[in-house]
Amino acid sequence: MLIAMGKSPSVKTAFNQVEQMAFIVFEGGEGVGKSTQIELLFTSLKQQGIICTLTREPGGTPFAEDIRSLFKRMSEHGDTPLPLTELLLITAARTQHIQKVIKPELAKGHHVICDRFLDSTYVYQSIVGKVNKQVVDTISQFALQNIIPDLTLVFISDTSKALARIKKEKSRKEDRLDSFSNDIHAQIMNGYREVLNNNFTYPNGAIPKRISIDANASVENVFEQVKTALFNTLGIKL
Ligand SMILES: Nc1ncnc2c1ncn2[C@@H]1O[C@H](COP(=O)(O)OP(=O)(O)OP(=O)(O)O)[C@@H](O)[C@H]1O
Ligand SMILES: Cc1cn([C@H]2C[C@H](O)[C@@H](COP(=O)(O)O)O2)c(=O)[nH]c1=O
Repeated sequence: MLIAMGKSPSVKTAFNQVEQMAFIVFEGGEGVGKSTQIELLFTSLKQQGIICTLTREPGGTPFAEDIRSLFKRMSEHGDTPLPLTELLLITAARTQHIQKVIKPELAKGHHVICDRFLDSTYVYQSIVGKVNKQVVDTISQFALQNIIPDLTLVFISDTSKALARIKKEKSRKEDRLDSFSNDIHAQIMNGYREVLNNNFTYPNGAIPKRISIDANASVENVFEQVKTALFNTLGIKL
């Protein structure tokens, strides 16, 4: 993670190991298992005495969560947001989130684990929504202020498997994005493959460290992959 021109802060854990603070992002389409793995990771880090902050996009602050509700709400008037409108809403929420949560939490010496970040914008608004990547980058650079995740875990699974999982969730209330056609969900999954395979750059030209996770596997197997990625990339042993 790069905050402005500075280096990542470091801190001592409960076990007195000096650690670099990490900004870890989970990415992937609907139902691939991001939230499930984030919970497992949070619990595991806590057991090791490692402090971390869980957050999500869009959202993460009360105001940004209001934007999230607006963003995800089913349209009652048929006036669904255009991809450029979505980009502007997401970027407004991200500005609030970075300034009020991500930067301050990292500065306090906490790891930050975020459910979705800029790669979602590349996939949903640029690849699927057809907003030019340069437009995404130009607008996003003001919100990002050079923040880059230290590790982005990109969950890839069969679209049919992921959609079957969310259909099984009794408590899930379908939102605007869940209700996309199967074809759009497949485009989203392929969008993540494209971001991974083509090493999409961030607005400042840097390529963030991305690792592909086979999300078709069992919860336990996926968690093993997550732990391996954390160890190999950040030296965090769980
Ligand atoms: N590896 C897995 N195998 C089978 N079921 C899983 C697996 N991981 C998660 N699930 C189940 O799939 C459903 C979706 O998982 P989860 O909410 O973690 O996905 P998500 O990627 O966060 O979805 P969204 O982005 O739509 O919120 C849940 O019911 C969860 O219990
Ligand atoms: C960050 C971000 C998100 N989205 C979309 C992707 C999802 O459909 C929703 C978030 O819902 P979830 O239950 O938290 O997965 O928002 C987007 O279109 N663009 C973005 O940049």
